[in-house]
Amino acid sequence: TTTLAFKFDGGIIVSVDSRSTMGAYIASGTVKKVIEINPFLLGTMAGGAADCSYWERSLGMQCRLFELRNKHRISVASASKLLANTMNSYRGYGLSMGTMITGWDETGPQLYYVDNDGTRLHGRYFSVGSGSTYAYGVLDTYYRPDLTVEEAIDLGKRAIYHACHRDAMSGSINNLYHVTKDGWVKIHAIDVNDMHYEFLEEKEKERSARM
Ligand SMILES: CC1=C(C(=O)N[C@H](C)C(=O)N[C@@H](Cc2c[nH]c3ccccc23)C(=O)N[C@@H](CC2CCCCC2)C(=O)[C@H](C)CO)Cc2ccccc21
Repeated sequence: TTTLAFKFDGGIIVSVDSRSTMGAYIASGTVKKVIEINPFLLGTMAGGAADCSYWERSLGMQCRLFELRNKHRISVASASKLLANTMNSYRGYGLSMGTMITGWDETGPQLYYVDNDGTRLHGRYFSVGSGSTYAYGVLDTYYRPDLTVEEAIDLGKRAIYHACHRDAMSGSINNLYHVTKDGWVKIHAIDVNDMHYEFLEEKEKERSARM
């Protein structure tokens, strides 16, 4: 799995792959690793498939109950704390979850990393999963807070492409979301193999332009 999310002046980009594995076997190429908790909150999933899908759905229920009891949407900080508390209460049970909780609340765009150790980090960008080292290579090189929306979408797309190209546990489709003050919008679902040929053509054109 390769998942990433980053804040920038135009909001937040969330970009993930869609492969599920069982050892060397590819269990699925069409899993959703982004859970739409509500129109302003997204969660990403890496690690145990059942653990992630169960506990992030549970988080969605807790967020809805918060809204009904308090008559306002839950903050990103609180939603991520609820998930971290769940993971802490199950410490030692063998949960395997590397997640990001991100969205737009009254304090603006927020992004948290939460994992089964109970680690909860607030930050500007993260990448989680077996392919995250490749994605960080791209993000650390090209991330800027002042990216335009078009550049940010392209960065989220390319970082997942390079991770899927090199990491056997990542692949298939890149799902990309853009979060603004009006909530999240799903931008695209692109097969990373199609991206391979698109980028190859782009390189050819650049090379022949230099000749
Ligand atoms: C797709 C699926 C399941 C599945 O694929 N299970 C396998 C065993 C699984 O969990 N695969 C993990 C990797 C893994 C296998 N055994 C483990 C034991 C501990 C921790 C991880 C694993 C996976 O694909 N993980 C993905 C993220 C998942 C994909 C499915 C959606 C939720 C996120 C990744 O992190 C990458 C592929 C790298 O592992 C189980 C399940 C229950 C209910 C509904 C759907 C599923």
